[in-house]
Amino acid sequence: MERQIIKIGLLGLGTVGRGVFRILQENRESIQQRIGARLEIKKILVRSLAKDRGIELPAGILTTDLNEITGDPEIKIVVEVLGGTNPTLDYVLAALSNGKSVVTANKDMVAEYGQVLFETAKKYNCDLLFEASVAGGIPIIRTLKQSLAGNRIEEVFGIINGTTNYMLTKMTREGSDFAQVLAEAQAKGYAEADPTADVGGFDAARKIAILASIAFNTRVPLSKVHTEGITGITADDITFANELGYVIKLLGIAKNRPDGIEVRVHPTFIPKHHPLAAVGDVFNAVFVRGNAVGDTMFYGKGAGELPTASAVVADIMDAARDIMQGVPGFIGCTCFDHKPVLDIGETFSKYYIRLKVADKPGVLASVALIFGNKEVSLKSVIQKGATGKTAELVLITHKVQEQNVQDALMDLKQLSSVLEVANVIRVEGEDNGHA
Ligand SMILES: NC(=O)C1=CN([C@@H]2O[C@H](COP(=O)(O)OP(=O)(O)OC[C@H]3O[C@@H](n4cnc5c(N)ncnc54)[C@H](OP(=O)(O)O)[C@@H]3O)[C@@H](O)[C@H]2O)C=CC1
Ligand SMILES: N[C@@H](CC=O)C(=O)O
Repeated sequence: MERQIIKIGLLGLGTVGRGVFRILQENRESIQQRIGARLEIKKILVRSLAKDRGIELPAGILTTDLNEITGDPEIKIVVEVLGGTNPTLDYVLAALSNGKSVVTANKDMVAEYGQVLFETAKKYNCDLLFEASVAGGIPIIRTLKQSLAGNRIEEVFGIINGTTNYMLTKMTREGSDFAQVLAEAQAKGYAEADPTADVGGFDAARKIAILASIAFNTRVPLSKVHTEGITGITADDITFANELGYVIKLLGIAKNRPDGIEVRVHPTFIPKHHPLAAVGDVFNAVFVRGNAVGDTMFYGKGAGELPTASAVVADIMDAARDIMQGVPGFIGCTCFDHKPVLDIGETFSKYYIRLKVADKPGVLASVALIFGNKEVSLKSVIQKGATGKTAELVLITHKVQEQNVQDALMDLKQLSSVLEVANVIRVEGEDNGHA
């Protein structure tokens, strides 16, 4: 029987593009059996035709001319794995307005321009699928949109950046140097083109904005995600965490509270016995709590060529099925609610606070008084490294509103005996394992 051929235009042949090409080649037979059509990459857009791609490519498949893809009526699906938003957004809008379904791995674009993208896809009856944009190979978007759709999702949180998890794992287990371990993550193809997005927490912020928007059915603007990266984490913090029974992870946390949405990304102390503590290297893990299903956890590789391409290829297959059945654009991505996003000052956590202080009598008492005045109660206090001139105070608070901690820190900075607030890191995961 003659099989239908669905032609694809691939935008980008870097880490993920190469993975998509390889999976479509290597798993051609099983993919064809599953969807009942043959998938064929007709053209690939790149910047340089001369670059060595490390894979065997059909002659003439590469192009630097977008129009050879968006203007080709034979191409039904455009797969965007270029990255960034400029010129990528224009390229994707051009593909959609030419009636092509789009599959993308681009969280920058989806988090920032989701609304215009979904409206355009709807207008032209096209699919816009983005499974690979969050947590690499973990099928979390489909899970939230379909498998858990009957729930009221209360909380989504987890490790959603592979690069920083790889780095923190190596820094913790092997004492590796920050710059060296970032270079390793780049060489493995985990990091963004500009790795500031990873270490600054912005990549995780984009991902948690996407997850929260889907989970809570409300559009969460990227600008409202409180974002802190891992650049301020020192070897001392890692050592203190270990001594106190914690590990440091970069978490994305989103909560659906009665008064609004809480959404934040920051380094976090989590207890060593917490399931997320064991998630190492490039692995990601996402917890979802629904009012019907209860607690669920999803685990897998969050970055890299084949894990990411696995998610892209699944989306391509879904788009192909929709094309064959004549229903592209049928399931959109609509946000019905308009809940406010809460300010970080309105969130609650426990805190690890490391202070450099003068090594003299009475300092601890005056520090404790300031915290007490702001209703911040201290769970533990350790004094370290006293030299006769300076010392370090390592404090863990009980759960308290962030604003109280910020107010106390402002007052502490006025004390002449407090030389520096060296670090403040939230502590999560001690209340029944939840963030
Ligand atoms: N790497 C990963 O693990 C993951 C990546 N992603 C996302 O996937 C996307 C791609 O990432 P990745 O594969 O790592 O990126 P790479 O930098 O490895 O590859 C980008 C590719 O796009 C091409 N390209 C970029 N800009 C243009 C342009 N203006 N015109 C034509 N071609 C262009 C490049 O061409 P040339 O080769 O000629 O320079 C290159 O082939 C990003 O959105 C990223 O955030 C998502 C999940 C995981
Ligand atoms: N740079 C990202 C790639 C996948 O999204 C990460 O490290 O998670």
